[in-house]
Amino acid sequence: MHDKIAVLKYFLKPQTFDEYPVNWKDIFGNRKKLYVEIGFGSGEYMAALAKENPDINFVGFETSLTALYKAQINFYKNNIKNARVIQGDARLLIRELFPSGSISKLIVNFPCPWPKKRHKERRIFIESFILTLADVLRKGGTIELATDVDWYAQEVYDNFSKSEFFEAQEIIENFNRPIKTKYELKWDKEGRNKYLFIAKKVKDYKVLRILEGVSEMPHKNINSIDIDKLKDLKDKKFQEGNKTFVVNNVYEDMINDRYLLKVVSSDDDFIQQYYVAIYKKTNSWLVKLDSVTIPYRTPAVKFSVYKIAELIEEI
Ligand SMILES: C[S@@+](CC[C@H](N)C(=O)[O-])C[C@H]1O[C@@H](n2cnc3c(N)ncnc32)[C@H](O)[C@@H]1O
Repeated sequence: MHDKIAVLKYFLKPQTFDEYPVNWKDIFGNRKKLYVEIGFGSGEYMAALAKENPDINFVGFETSLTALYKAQINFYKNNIKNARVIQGDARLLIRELFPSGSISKLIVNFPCPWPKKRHKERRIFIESFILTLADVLRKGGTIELATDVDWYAQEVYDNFSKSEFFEAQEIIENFNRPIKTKYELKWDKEGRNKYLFIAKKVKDYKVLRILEGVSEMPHKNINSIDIDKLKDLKDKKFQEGNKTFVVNNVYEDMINDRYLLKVVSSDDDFIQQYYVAIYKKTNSWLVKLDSVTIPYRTPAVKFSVYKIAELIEEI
């Protein structure tokens, strides 16, 4: 039931460029078109493009914090105002943070191809992400992949060719773009082959998103807690539909009269790690998300807070 309510709430929310899930107009201060880069590394490609194209806004995704740091220094030094960076797995965040039809171009330069079969799911252009792109790209919008790995270019070409939502263009070998990335310069020096693949979105698709915007922090007041039940939560796993969470550890903070639970939750493939705090109040206990960690308040995160409160309450 909870699941259905969450999903319904999402669909009832207005989904225009200005509103849910992220107000890009307010972030950039204008409504210019959006280009997104995944895995920008040091950010020199995005910085050069952003500088050359002041009429376009750029959003870059990286898993590496160092990469974010370097890119932001680059933007600052070059007075670049039309680029922003976000840390995290782009495949999930792009689905959650962009409304339908809001991205004009997606750029991926020299991603790791994850050659081992057991790492296949780490590749960028997996089936679920191609469906996300069929939602978030505007019709006529493009994806652009540059790679030095021939079989990977072919695999991505095949994946997009199979999709009814995209028109795949022939792979261009040893392309020459005016701006080169750090990896590209390295591979050029070594004389490696390079491949450029472009696909155009031709048909809309609607993916299911799991975030619900900036909703209230989940919390619950309970009269008293059972310490044994609380300590017993360590290493326990809970599941309800596609929401799962595990309590990795239970810490006692005697100075602040509270307990902290380290939790890992997942909504399908969206995994987050955070703390749930249990505070002693004058006549009760408060179970809430700890403010040091700020997970997206997904159904699984809410489920973890309410379930923990239910399980530790002394009856
Ligand atoms: C091989 S480097 C290429 C860097 C840069 N594009 C270049 O051409 O010089 C790939 C980058 O992608 C980032 N990356 C890999 N998977 C990612 C994902 N799912 N979301 C965001 N960034 C990712 C890595 O952290 C790494 O910095």
